[in-house]
This record gives sequence, C-alpha cells and structure tokens, in this order.
Amino acid sequence: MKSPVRVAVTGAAGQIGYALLFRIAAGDMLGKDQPVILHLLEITPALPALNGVVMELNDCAFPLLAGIVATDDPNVAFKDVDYALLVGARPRGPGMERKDLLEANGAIFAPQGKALNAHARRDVKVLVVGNPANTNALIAQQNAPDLDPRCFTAMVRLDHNRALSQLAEKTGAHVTDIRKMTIWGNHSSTQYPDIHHATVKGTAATSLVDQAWYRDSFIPTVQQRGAAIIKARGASSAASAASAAIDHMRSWALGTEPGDWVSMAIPSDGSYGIAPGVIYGYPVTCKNGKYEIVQGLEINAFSRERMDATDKELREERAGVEHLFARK
Ligand SMILES: NC(=O)C1=CN([C@@H]2O[C@H](COP(=O)(O)OP(=O)(O)OC[C@H]3O[C@@H](n4cnc5c(N)ncnc54)[C@H](O)[C@@H]3O)[C@@H](O)[C@H]2O)C=CC1
Ligand SMILES: O=C([O-])CC(=O)C(=O)O
Repeated sequence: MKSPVRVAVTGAAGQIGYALLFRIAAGDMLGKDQPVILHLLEITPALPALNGVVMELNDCAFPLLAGIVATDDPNVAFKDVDYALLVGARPRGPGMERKDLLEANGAIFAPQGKALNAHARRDVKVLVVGNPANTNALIAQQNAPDLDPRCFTAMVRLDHNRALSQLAEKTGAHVTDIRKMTIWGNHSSTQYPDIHHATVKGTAATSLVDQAWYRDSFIPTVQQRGAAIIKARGASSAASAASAAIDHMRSWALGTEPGDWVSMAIPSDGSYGIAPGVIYGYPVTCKNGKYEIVQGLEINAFSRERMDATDKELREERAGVEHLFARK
C-alpha cells in the first residue's frame, strides 16, 4: 500500500462537495491503491453541515480513507496538501453569466492562493472549479509567487465530457469510441469545443457530421449546457461537475491514454498564439504527474476566430481582477 496523500477540497459541504468527496475517498481519483487524507474547508456557518458530511464519510468505512481534517481556516486546510480542489464559491442562478460571479467569488481566491503559497507542498496540483473558474485560478496563482505557476489549473473537463457525449449521440457511437476532443479557452459561453482533430472509431469526426450541425447545434449546446442544467434542475450541475473534477485530477496524476488527449485550462505559454497571462483551455497529454500542450495542430480560420474570441474574454476578465493580484 502507498503512503497517504493529502487532498484539500473547499466548499466541502456544498452540492459538488457532496458528489465529490465520497468518490475521492473510494479511490476513483487517484487509484484503488492510494490512501487519502481529506482536508475539508468551509466557511464558519457551514461547519455544522460539514460535520454531517464528515460523519457520513466515516460511516462509509472506506478502506482508502486515512484521515479527515475539517476546518474553516485555509492555513490548516492547505497544510502539506498534494492536491487542492477549489470548489467553494457561489454558483450562478438563471440568467447569469459565470463572469457575473467574479465580484462575489474573486475575493475568495486571493487569500486561498496565499494560504497555498505558504502551506501546500511545492508540487501541489490545484484545480479550480468555482466559477468563473479560469479567472479564479489566475487570481489564486497570482497570489502564490513561490509556487510554480503551472501548479494552477481550471476545469474545462466538464465541457470536454459534454462534447464527447453530444458527438457520441449524433454519430451513434459511444463516448469511448471518440479520441482527441478539444475545449479551447474559457469555461464560459465563449469556449470553443473543437472537433477538427477528433476521431470516432478512427474516422475524422468532421467527415461524419455536417458543418451546419457543428456550428449551429453542437457548439452552442456545449457552450450553453451549464445554463440548460440550471434551467432544468433549478440548481447548477453537481454530480457531472464532480465527476469531471475527478477525471481532471486522475488524468493529471495518473496520465492520459496513449493516442488520446484531454482538455485542461492551464497557464497559456504562447502556444497557438495565446499570449502568456491567462488560464486557457488547451488539449494536453499527461505523464508522470506533468501536463504538456499538444503541439502542431492545424488551426483553420473558423477555429482561429473562436479561439481568439474566448482569449479576448479571458483578458477582459483578467483586467477586472488585477487589483486582487499580489504586488510584485
Ligand atoms: N468549472 C465547472 O465546470 C463548474 C463549476 N461550478 C461552480 O462550482 C462552485 C460550487 O458549486 P456548488 O457546489 O453547486 O455550490 P454550493 O453553493 O452548493 O456550495 C458551495 C460551497 O462553498 C462554500 N464556500 C463559500 N465560500 C467559501 C470559502 N471562502 N471557503 C470555503 N468554502 C466556501 C459554501 O459555504 C458552500 O457550502 C460554483 O461557483 C459553481 O458555479 C459548478 C459546476 C461546474
Ligand atoms: O453553468 C454553471 O453555472 C455551472 C457550470 O459551470 C457548468 O455546469 O458548466
């Protein structure tokens, strides 16, 4: 048996937390041979609810659960953590864009970035789920000057999985038949779900669907799926968001499949003409706990326009939160 790793989850008493913690403790994220110590962060008024979640975690008698730390202090929550899933933030309601949450949620991520900087392991893997996820990840990163900027990522894996599901349904295939799906840019309605490199049972996806379906149905459906869930459920996606967070971390920690890639929002490095300075969704492969952008993909004019539009939105979001960055 491996020695336990420490996994922090913020917003642990929220709806995503409730769908996430039990799967992490069951080994879905880091493997059935990896014990975990859960570090659960909540705001003070939610501590009684969090205590209920802790009671239930204990009542599951999970073989891999090696300990639980439940706290309202980020300095305790992030002490020596190997993984941090930053979920705790307000969800949006009907009629809101995710960036409308920046004011309410942005302020959460500066102190959490500072606490990670002070207490987390130097190779901590941080995934921001709380919306607007890309820009919140940037805020946390900019408050953690002693950590490698590449420790900070945001979630576009839910969008990636939604895109797989839509394409599978359209082509009469199963999601496991699809390779090389890509979500570029922001986890927002400007995201660009790109099927130009994707294959279905080895055949180019673009040869199986017509351009009008791709442009007028597939792209908007994936872009608007979060809003559609809110309309249907009266609350934002939770189990699918938790499942995507598990997928993101598992790919990062344990690696991607040969011949395939996944989508992760990571610090831009100039690849594909996206200047450094934002956390941007890219196609990546992972190996030995490190991610790498897939290079050399051909980008046509249709894709270029959409990749630049979502980049533009991220830079606008960035401009609105720079006051939250730690002074250099
Ligand atoms: N990136 C993505 O693909 C997705 C992101 N989301 C986002 O995830 C976030 C959480 O969603 P839900 O769990 O549904 O919301 P929720 O309201 O059910 O739970 C959020 C929890 O965070 C806690 N919290 C608030 N401030 C905190 C802080 N400073 N430190 C620690 N905990 C704090 C709250 O007390 C609450 O228990 C929202 O911002 C939502 O929009 C949701 C779905 C998908
Ligand atoms: O749409 C929302 O506000 C929640 C979310 O990020 C998603 O489901 O993709």
